[in-house]
Amino acid sequence: MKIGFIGVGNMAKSIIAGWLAKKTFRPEDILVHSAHRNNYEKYAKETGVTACDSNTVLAQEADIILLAVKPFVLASIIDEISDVMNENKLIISMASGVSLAEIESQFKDKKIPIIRIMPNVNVEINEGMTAFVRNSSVTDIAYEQAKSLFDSLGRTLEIPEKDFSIFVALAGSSPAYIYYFIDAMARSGVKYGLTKKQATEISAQAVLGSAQKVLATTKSPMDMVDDVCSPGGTTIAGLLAMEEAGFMTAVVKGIDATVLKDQATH
Ligand SMILES: NC(=O)C1=CN([C@@H]2O[C@H](COP(=O)(O)OP(=O)(O)OC[C@H]3O[C@@H](n4cnc5c(N)ncnc54)[C@H](O)[C@@H]3O)[C@@H](O)[C@H]2O)C=CC1
Ligand SMILES: O=C(O)[C@@H]1CCC=N1
Repeated sequence: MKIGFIGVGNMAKSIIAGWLAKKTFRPEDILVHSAHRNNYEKYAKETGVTACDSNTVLAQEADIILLAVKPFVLASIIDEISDVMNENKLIISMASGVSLAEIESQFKDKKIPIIRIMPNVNVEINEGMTAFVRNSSVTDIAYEQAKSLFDSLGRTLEIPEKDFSIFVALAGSSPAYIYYFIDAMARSGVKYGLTKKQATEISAQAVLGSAQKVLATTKSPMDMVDDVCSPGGTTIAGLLAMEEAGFMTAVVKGIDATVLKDQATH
């Protein structure tokens, strides 16, 4: 089976790295094409994946075509590849805010199997979180096969399409927010004399361990907060100061803005 990426930016490279690490595909069975020949040809040489001369050639040769371009170029790409598409090929779109119905309508009368996903960059280290939804032309077999490809990249979840905007906020975009939190912690460490490297390692390991503990327990995160806050201790002092600065409100406002932006793409 050959899988082709139209667009070889941050997200495509993260997915490809995850699959190459897990040997899900042989490098030569991964096809790539993007707007910048120098970039994708160099990338193909470095990784062993196959560079295609055009989006159309890629769509002709691949069984699964992953659309890994920014949402605003999706329509022109579908226009380009539509003639070589048929019901035996599968489209997977990761464009935020672009619905299955919008993609279907761009293929006009053709009944193309389409899966919409929302991955995150952590697929690169096989710790991703990817949402799935499909149109009615995708068979159960094709769907399970596509899902299993992403199972090798971390966790997957089938959700109704209406929930994609909140999923973007909580998983697609949130790595940026969590990196930002880690950086803020690390800067505080630097303020108190640690090197940035030390402080970043300490902060990132604290986030990693905390996330693993949340996933491993049935306790609510808030109960876990209480477990760390000793009466009259350091943690409650820090937590209350963070709340005074609007920690919870800042996070919720950030998620609201992400959801609104995703919805505005429709
Ligand atoms: N970056 C992220 O963390 C995530 C991104 N996404 C989605 O993935 C998609 C790609 O995002 P990024 O990889 O971050 O973007 P990017 O800007 O890093 O990459 C976009 C790629 O599209 C290529 N491209 C542009 N016009 C083209 C054309 N006409 N034909 C072929 N290739 C073309 C560019 O050359 C580039 O390789 C977006 O729709 C985004 O919403 C989804 C989840 C997470
Ligand atoms: O910022 C964006 O629009 C994309 C979608 C999710 C992560 N990056």
